[in-house]
Amino acid sequence: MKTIALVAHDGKKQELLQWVQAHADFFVGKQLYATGTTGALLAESLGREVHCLASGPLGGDQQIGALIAEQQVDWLVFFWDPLSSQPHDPDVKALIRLAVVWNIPVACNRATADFIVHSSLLQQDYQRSVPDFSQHQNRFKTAT
Ligand SMILES: O=C(CO)COP(=O)(O)O
Repeated sequence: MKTIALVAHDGKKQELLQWVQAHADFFVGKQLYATGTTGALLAESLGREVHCLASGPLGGDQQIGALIAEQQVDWLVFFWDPLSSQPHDPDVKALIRLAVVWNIPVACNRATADFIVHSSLLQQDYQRSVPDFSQHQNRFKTAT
């Protein structure tokens, strides 16, 4: 889980910023992509580089979708707002669709995002505790 795309609608931006702050350690060493306004807020809040694409209504969701299709994104965190309509709703739907097509984890709320962070940390601990974990993985891949 090295490259993460983060997106939030206006009504969810504060929630995303708080969530990212709460997990700031997890994001160390990760490459972050975001739609324009979300990315600018994240960069300021975290004090680190975030690859900012266009703002969502101007094509940012589609740019992130393209990165997913190019297999450049490991995880999409998309706090979309279920209580307000978006002028670019087809783009929003297309982004979520591509994340499903390419089978990457998608977190649309804080509970799911927390769950994925914890799962990822547990996996890292497990990999560290089993020295030849990568050999096990390779054996598993060969067998399936
Ligand atoms: O609209 C968005 C996602 O659909 C988010 O775009 P911004 O991050 O530019 O506000």
